[in-house]
Amino acid sequence: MGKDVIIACDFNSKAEVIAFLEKFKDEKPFVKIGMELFYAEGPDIVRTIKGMGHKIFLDLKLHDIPNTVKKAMAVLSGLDVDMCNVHAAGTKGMMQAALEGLTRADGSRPLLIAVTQLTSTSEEVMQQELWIDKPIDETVMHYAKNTMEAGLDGVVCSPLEAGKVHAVCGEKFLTITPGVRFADGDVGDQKRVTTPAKAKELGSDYIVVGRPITQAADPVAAYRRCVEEFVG
Ligand SMILES: O=C(O)c1cc(=O)[nH]c(=O)n1[C@@H]1O[C@H](COP(=O)(O)O)[C@@H](O)[C@H]1O
Repeated sequence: MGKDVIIACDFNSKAEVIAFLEKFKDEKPFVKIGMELFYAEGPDIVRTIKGMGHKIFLDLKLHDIPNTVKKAMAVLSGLDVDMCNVHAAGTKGMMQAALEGLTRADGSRPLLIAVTQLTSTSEEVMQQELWIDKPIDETVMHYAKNTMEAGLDGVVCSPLEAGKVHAVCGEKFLTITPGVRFADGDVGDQKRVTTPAKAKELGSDYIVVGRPITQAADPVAAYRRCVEEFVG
């Protein structure tokens, strides 16, 4: 898979997400299904969107004891998604268990990535509230190294950290980066943000973009603007 824009389809019903995706006549965007849509509609929504020809990042951010995560991943491995994720804070043991659970009998599996520090978390909150007494960049790099050592394919981080993650973990280690806004757009609850063009410059492999596309007056035009800036 090459550089791509993943649309975070944070809707709470099948009707809404299908109506949204049907606006795209000339392209088949890579779709992220997150907790809101999955909890509302269940696994069938994954099959439906896959059946429409979209690649799928199933973003359920698993974080639990290794055995529970392994068994949950074994269930998700039957869904034919392209990418799914866990929290790196669950430990290397949990990430390895996730990988084992996700790997099918024939050895195939979706890409598995780990969230480092959520892009909605500022360094100040991480240090003062979560009691992680380090600079946020160092924390993200440390979690990325743990993720690589556990054998996963990459991390979710801010585009601002993508270049450093590649420097530490290598160019092939994937950086999937939410926290993307147009230069003239609202930041909302995100804290560690940048533009699609800057994300490209910093070396992100995939940008994840939700509201700047889903809430745009013309979502297809907003998607194309992301692709133009990020993929070129
Ligand atoms: O794992 C994620 O996808 C994720 C990790 C993270 O650190 N930050 C983050 O925003 N996300 C997701 O990326 C999407 C960003 O959406 P917007 O802020 O609307 O562009 C949401 O669906 C989040 O759940």
